[in-house]
Amino acid sequence: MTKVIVAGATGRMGQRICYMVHQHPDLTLAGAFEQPGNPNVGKDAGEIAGIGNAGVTIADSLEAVIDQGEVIIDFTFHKATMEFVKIAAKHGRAMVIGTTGLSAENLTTLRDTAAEHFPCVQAPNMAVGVNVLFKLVEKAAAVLGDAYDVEIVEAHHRMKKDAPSGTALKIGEMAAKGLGRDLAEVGVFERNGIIGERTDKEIGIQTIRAGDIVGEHTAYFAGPGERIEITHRAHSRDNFAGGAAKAAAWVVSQPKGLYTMFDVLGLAKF
Ligand SMILES: NC(=O)c1ccc[n+]([C@@H]2O[C@H](COP(=O)([O-])OP(=O)(O)OC[C@H]3O[C@@H](n4cnc5c(N)ncnc54)[C@H](O)[C@@H]3O)[C@@H](O)[C@H]2O)c1
Ligand SMILES: O=C(O)C1=N[C@H](C(=O)O)CCC1
Repeated sequence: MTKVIVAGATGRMGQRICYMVHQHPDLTLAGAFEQPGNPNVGKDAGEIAGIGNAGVTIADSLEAVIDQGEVIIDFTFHKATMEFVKIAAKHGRAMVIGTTGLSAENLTTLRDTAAEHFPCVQAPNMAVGVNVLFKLVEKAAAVLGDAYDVEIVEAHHRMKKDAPSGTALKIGEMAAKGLGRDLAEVGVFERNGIIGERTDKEIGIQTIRAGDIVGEHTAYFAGPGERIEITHRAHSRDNFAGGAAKAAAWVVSQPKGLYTMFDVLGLAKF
């Protein structure tokens, strides 16, 4: 059994991850922590996640539980994540990182640190369906080419802190890859006022924040007289959490380095 430590164990994702780790035949929930001051510190992680007493007390730091597990699953906040990366490197622990909002600089640091110290799966979305959508978008963009405008719309709950979603950015990157463009050059993230006609090469990414929407993404390919829409809708957080558990079971036996869900799910070849 692989021993798992869950970061941010009482968050929206943290609770479902505790549940999915508990359900997984090859994983055991061995440690859990929250940020200092969280009212659930000192309580049992299983009780908070609704799976009954797991015998895992929620600590107030990663250092307090690092010796209890082999892999850390992190769905917290980008600044915290980069601190956990340093601690995981020091102790040689594997990581699964689902936290979004990591900057390009953060990702470079993560790649370099993982290459030297630990195996790590990092992905903005761990649902199987979304990772298939990434591949579909790349292929559709490559086949349709410049004649079809690419636009991406994402919708999430009102509590989400980062925008656009990490998933929408990745969809944009996959479309840009299929079209031989660079999202950093052609991404358009807001439109307001007299902005003039759309340019041929831009890729628009628009954000909706409302209510308790779990997560929806649509990639539009709009051409003359027709359009294709490729949509993913998450019905709950369990596909994300289940993907994270799958990644944790997979990553512990990998060589040091940075991996994605394409590696975990065997989608890299498609
Ligand atoms: N990759 C995916 O599949 C996927 C899916 C859903 C959400 N996410 C991402 O996961 C992250 C969390 O989302 P959420 O909806 O669960 O948020 P949330 O706010 O409900 O949960 C985050 C938890 O992390 C805790 N936390 C913050 N800083 C901490 C620290 N220093 N130490 C310990 N715990 C700390 C918070 O107290 C909170 O409980 C976001 O970045 C979100 O975009 C990714
Ligand atoms: O609820 C969130 O927050 C989500 N974040 C991820 C993102 O930013 O892409 C994945 C979907 C849910």
